[in-house]
Amino acid sequence: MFIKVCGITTFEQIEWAIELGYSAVGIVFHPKSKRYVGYTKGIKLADYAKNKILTVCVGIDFDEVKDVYDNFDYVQLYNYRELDNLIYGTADKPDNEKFKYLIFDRSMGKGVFECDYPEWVYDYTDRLLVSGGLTPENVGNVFEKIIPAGVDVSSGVEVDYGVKSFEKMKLFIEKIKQHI
Ligand SMILES: O=C(O)c1ccccc1N[C@@H]1O[C@H](COP(=O)(O)O)[C@@H](O)[C@H]1O
Repeated sequence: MFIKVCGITTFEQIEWAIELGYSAVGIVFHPKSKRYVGYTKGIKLADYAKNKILTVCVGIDFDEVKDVYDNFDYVQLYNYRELDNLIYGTADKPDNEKFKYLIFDRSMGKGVFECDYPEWVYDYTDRLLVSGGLTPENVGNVFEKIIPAGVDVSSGVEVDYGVKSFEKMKLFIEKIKQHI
């Protein structure tokens, strides 16, 4: 299972993700996000993680990541752009099928959890990432409804915006392992 922790802001958090067995770390380049790190720091974080854990740059529009996306394994966008390594974020049925992963996200970093999935989502389970308000406490509920290719968490393992908790990250991945 592909397990991504998003909104990473420090080298230490990358180390935690590696130690705990996460698949990927996400770094946010949407300038209005409270987890925005800026280009210089974002590239340093990506370089640090390179070849140790997969990296994802996150923006709403391609413009937000165009100067950095070459440094990352995947590009997560909410406005579609044709890219070989696209993780396409949407809450609506996609009208384009060319993406590596589809991330079903009604939250975009706001911690909104709703554990009901429209019928069309089940057509994409082999490349579906579920996200939106996931926490160690509620992630088990997801697997009662759907078995996706992966999950993505951000605010549910934080103590403040961009400040991840090792303990919460640990609990989150332990809960997932009980279900897969
Ligand atoms: O985290 C953000 O601030 C953000 C900003 C803009 C687009 C996406 C963002 N985050 C992504 O949203 C999911 C869900 O977040 P949460 O778990 O509900 O806090 C997160 O995993 C990021 O991929």
